[in-house]
Amino acid sequence: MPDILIKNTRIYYNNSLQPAEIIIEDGKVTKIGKDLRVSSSDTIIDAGGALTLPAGIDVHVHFREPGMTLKEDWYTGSCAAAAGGITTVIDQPNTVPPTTDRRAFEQKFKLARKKSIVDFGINGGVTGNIENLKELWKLGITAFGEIFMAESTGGLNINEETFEEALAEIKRLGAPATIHAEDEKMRLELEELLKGDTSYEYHSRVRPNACEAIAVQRALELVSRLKIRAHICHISTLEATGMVRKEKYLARRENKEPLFTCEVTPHHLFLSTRDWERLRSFGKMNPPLRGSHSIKALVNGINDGTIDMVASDHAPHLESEKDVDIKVAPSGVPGVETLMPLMLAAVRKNILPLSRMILLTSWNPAKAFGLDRKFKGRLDVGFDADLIIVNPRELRPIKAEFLHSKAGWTPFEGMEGIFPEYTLSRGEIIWSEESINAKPGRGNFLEGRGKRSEEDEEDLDQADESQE
Ligand SMILES: NC(=O)N[C@@H](CC(=O)O)C(=O)O
Ligand SMILES: [Zn+2]
Ligand SMILES: [Zn+2]
Repeated sequence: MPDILIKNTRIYYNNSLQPAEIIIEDGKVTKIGKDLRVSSSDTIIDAGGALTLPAGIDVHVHFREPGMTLKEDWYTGSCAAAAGGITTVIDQPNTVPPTTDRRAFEQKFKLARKKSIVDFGINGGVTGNIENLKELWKLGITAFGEIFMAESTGGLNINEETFEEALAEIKRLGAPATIHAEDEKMRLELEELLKGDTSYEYHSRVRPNACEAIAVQRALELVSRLKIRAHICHISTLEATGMVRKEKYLARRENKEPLFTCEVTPHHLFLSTRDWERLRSFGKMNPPLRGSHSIKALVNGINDGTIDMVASDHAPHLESEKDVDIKVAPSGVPGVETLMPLMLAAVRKNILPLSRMILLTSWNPAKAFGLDRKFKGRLDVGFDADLIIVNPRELRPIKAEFLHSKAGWTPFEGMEGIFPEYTLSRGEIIWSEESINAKPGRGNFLEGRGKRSEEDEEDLDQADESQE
């Protein structure tokens, strides 16, 4: 007996939108077809002609727990994800304590396991902790990073030497590295030069396009020299997009798959330096708001395959923390709940085709972080039924009062989004009729490729020994 039948829906399948019915059993999509015969089923969802799409995978969130639960915790963060159509998140390591050793990992893992309503991965932090990286990888972190090349929330930035050492160790482990690419030296020099600048735009000037470009170039050089799997977080400039495009093109010309991927955030796609006046210190994030040329380049980048995925960099801070002088305010904006709505609205406005939007928010992030092997990221038979049902005509203004993050505000206030009517995670309806319907702790941990059973472990140790 099927658990769920979704009928009267349209899906994007075999390169076109088509009417379909979907059967879900034991959390997986088991049939896609027309006029599927079911004798009985637990639940029938009549989508009323709305679209069923893969739910989003957000590979860059800061859920702030442990240590900063006034800003967010695993329950509120994951509810925000679910309500926004995201059923898998990867959490970043700049919590308190930072996720840089076994203890900190286990502490975060237990909290997430107990509270998250969506599936999750946990990234491992990279500071001076080179000796801990192997252990973190084996505990099942998804990737290393974001590795901070420059100062950002949490102060986990490392110098160039440590960065190289860390990448060398990550290469030995065969793990992916994710990189926050901004140049710390340039930032520090500009901070000194622009001391007298008290405007909000200061924050865009102290981390200009070149500040990102220098770091992205350096990271890409190291990645190609070391031949490691890498991912550049939140690229935001014309320059970085150009470099990524060039490197990927050159790799493909030699018939090689590029070794790296990159992401863009909705705030870099849909906000700009023109928003400083409206947002004031609420517009402060790293990398900062950019000008219109960069935004055009990013839009081209999501359309032509240069940019692999959209991730929110959900970085909640409280209104009281943000509503202060630009130099004092913490960097970061919430965004996990508005990612899918903004991208769906962008499709509606012909900024990108639906087919690209689906790749950018589900299949590409799944592939890049090995979640395809967990049957995530596609609406297809055999895959987890991580799905959203959306009515593409239902544009509505984004309002903080309806969002679930503890942040309590959004930089996208008043902008249009298309919100999901239903969110299903492994076949469970966790969001419908504007409300969350899921138990804390239902979210699964999606362990990374480094996690091994104890038996494998012994085999490996023996192999290590025989090599010595
Ligand atoms: N993006 C931000 O401005 N802040 C992030 C950290 C980060 O991604 O740099 C945060 O954790 O607050
Ligand atoms: Zn970052
Ligand atoms: Zn981040």
